[in-house]
Amino acid sequence: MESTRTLRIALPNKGSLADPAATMLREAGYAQRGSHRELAILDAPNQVEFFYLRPRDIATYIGSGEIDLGVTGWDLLLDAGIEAETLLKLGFGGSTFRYAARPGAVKELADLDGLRIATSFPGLVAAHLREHGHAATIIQLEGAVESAIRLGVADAIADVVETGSTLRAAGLEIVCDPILESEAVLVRRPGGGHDSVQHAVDLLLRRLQGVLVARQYVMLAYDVPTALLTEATAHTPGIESPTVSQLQREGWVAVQAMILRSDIHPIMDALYEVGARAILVTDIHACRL
Ligand SMILES: Nc1ncnc2c1ncn2[C@@H]1O[C@H](COP(=O)(O)OP(=O)(O)OP(=O)(O)O)[C@@H](O)[C@H]1O
Ligand SMILES: O=P(O)(O)OC[C@H]1O[C@H](OP(=O)(O)OP(=O)(O)O)[C@H](O)[C@@H]1O
Ligand SMILES: [Mg+2]
Repeated sequence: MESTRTLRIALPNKGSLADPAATMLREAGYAQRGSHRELAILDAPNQVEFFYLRPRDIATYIGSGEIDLGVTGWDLLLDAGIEAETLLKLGFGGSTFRYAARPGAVKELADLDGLRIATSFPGLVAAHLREHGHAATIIQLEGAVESAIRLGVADAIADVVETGSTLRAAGLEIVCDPILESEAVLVRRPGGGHDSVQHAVDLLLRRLQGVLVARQYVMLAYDVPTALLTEATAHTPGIESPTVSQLQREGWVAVQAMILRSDIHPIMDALYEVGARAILVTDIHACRL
């Protein structure tokens, strides 16, 4: 077996993915750069080196093999046509990739035939049209694609949509089914796992999964009469099983269980109706399940 070496990870240096990626790595216990001007930093205790690169370029670096892992957008990877193994979906940078046009101009994919479609993701659009048996002229732009129709260089666009407010402001309507749903992903080259970094990769994955769970779940605690325990814990089964401890007060127990953040209020309402009291919710800052 090779001796261990530093794990090299590419992170987005700018754009929508940069801050959430750095925050997530920090929450997972890794050092991050102090200034946006730093191009790389070494986290010596964790034996990891972080390289801050344009998210679009991260796909290329992953393909080249000099970088072990990268965080980038799923849409950017597909656009670059780089084959990569997705190790983890990271739960941020969520968006859809959609066609848009002037209201009424495009009803279905066939209406795109022969049109000029402006996009910053030419690979994605070309592949999508090809797969569906359509052909259009792709106009490649760096950004602000929504202005391309008004400025006369395109008849339709294909772009990232998050809230849809940029499209609305440009007076365009979304048309056809989504081309793609995307989010930030942790990737590596297919078959690109070196023995020498496998332990560090496993540790990173466990830590990031811990962050995802800590973000998704909260800790719920409540007191309930022992006679109502079964009814109450039916609402809070926990991951393995709820923790039940004796209260000093005769005939009552205290219960603790993890619940999904999105379920907090319905579960608290149900527990109150069952007869639980002192129902408290606290954040989980880190966890290993
Ligand atoms: N509102 C959004 N705008 C753009 N990209 C977004 C948005 N939300 C999520 N993303 C994702 O971020 C990635 C785009 O990265 P990029 O660095 O180009 O971000 P950006 O915000 O467009 O930055 P910039 O335009 O300043 O270069 C894609 O994977 C995309 O799906
Ligand atoms: O649906 P929304 O919430 O409005 O977000 C989507 C918009 O945000 C991005 O633009 P960005 O700010 O990155 O500018 P760019 O077009 O120059 O890349 C993207 O290209 C869309 O234009
Ligand atoms: Mg952009």
